[in-house]
Amino acid sequence: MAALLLCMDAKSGTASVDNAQAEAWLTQADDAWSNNISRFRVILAQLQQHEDQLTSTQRWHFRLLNAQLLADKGDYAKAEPILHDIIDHSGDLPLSIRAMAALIRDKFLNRDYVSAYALANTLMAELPRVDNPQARLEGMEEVILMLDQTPVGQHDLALEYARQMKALLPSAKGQCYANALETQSMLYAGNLASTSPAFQAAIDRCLAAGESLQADALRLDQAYQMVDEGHADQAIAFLHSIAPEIEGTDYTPYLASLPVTQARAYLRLGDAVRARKFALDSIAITGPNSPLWTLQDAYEVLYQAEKKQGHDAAALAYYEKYAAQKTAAMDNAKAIALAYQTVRQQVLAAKMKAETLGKENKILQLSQALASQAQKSSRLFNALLLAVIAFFVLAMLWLWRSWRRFRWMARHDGLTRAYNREHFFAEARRALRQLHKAGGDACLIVLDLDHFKRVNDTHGHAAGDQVLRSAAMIVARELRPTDLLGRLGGEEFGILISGCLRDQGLEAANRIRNALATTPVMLDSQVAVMVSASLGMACTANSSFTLRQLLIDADAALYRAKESGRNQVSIDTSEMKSALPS
Ligand SMILES: Nc1nc2c(ncn2[C@@H]2O[C@H](COP(=O)(O)OP(=O)(O)OP(=O)(O)O)[C@@H](O)[C@H]2O)c(=O)[nH]1
Repeated sequence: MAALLLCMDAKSGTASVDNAQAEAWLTQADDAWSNNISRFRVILAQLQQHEDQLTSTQRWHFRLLNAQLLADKGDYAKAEPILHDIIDHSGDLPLSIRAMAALIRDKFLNRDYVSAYALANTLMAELPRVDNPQARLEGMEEVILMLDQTPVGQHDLALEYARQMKALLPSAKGQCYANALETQSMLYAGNLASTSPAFQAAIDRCLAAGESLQADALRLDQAYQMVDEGHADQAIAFLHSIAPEIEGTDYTPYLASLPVTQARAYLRLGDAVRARKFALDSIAITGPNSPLWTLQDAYEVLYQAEKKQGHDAAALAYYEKYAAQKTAAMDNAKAIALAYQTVRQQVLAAKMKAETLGKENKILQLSQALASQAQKSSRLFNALLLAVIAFFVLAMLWLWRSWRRFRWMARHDGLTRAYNREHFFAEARRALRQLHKAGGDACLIVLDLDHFKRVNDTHGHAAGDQVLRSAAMIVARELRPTDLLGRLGGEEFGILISGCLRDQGLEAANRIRNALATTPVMLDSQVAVMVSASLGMACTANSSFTLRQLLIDADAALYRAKESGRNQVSIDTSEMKSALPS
């Protein structure tokens, strides 16, 4: 099928590859990487030939597979920069997650545990955003494996993640990995017997999914557990049956695990010779300085076997190697625990900082809201205060103006706007008192319109009112500001001319009379009415400063003016009276 999709490039003579084929190769490589490393290498070589025809994303994917291969071969120096480049620049989240998983594995194997845990933390934060099953699988697998190796009781968390993985990855491969990790987490937590059906179920799932490497890992774990449980002969038979399969994997950790587990089983059975042989086989596979746990087990078996055979010197030599491995393993465990706690503290500190910042931000927002509320309240209060002040000012103004209007109304005659009788008398009395004190003089005139009844009768009462108003205005025009004018009643007015003797008073009275007699009053009906008035005058020089006396004398003079034919001024001629002002 693949061959059908290939066609020859006319220029270069190499086969060209279409997009779908490249994608298919990349997917096949992803599958082969976990269970068929030689096939993985073949696919990678094919992709290498057509690298220039890959899309940008496919090229990043291809680079990831190359980095995984390099790391698998132990060439971390070349693998890590590629993985960092993918995380920083690919812009593809699933590929970044897979690169992170590969980096975690590398960092852990190279004992850079702090970086491994820090990366795992980032990966777990990003993982919920990823749907890609391969990225989920590789990401979760690394995190779970790491938690299982964390010597501070993280097996429960690993188990929880493995169970989440089962729900998230329904594919056969996903189920194989999730069940394998679940089984291993239970085993490392000490909660799984070698005879548990879960073991066999997990192995069967991986075999069905074609994931033989995972199945082999589970089988080796199962055999190791059998030995621990005291079923050494059973373990030997089981390991014997799976040996060809394990040896076919060409995978060092498994190749070393098989003989060391056999060695432990034979030692249990008391067969020191076979135990020694298998232990040495395991060391030969890994080399004497391997970081694998198998080395510690192998030296322990050798020490026990030599001791059993009475080879004390050899036993001591192996014991020293075993002790060195054990110390290294313990140091390693301590380093892992320390790294785990360090990253945990860093994560907690970052979280607390974020929370503190969040709280500070909230407090700031609250205080800002409070300040703006206070500002609003203060603005509202000020506006309210201003409104209250404005209301009071307007109310005071209105009251003052009302008071002034009422006062004016109380003192004036509404028709003629001259003083009313009471106020005229009060003002006249006050003026007379002052003049008397100051040694001044005054004349009081009583003015009465002539035949006013006729005006009313001829032109109507309203016209009479109009004539009254006009007459008052004509009189007022002839007076000084210090003089007083009041309506005494009907068509009769009182006038007090201050600071004058009889002659000046007479002059003023005649001027008034003349003005009235010569000024026509225009009615609304456009009819001009001529009115005249008779004036009686009395002065302080003769009548004293007593208002009552002045009024009597002026009235008497008025009477005479009327009697003498009206439209004239009559003056009081009586003898000087000596009464005080009242
Ligand atoms: N239109 C009007 N008429 C008024 C008012 N007060 C008094 N009168 C009238 O003024 C007239 C006064 O008439 P009289 O007392 O007989 O005096 P007279 O007609 O002026 O005649 P002599 O004073 O003798 O010249 C009456 O008809 C009153 O009704 C007023 O406020 N308006």
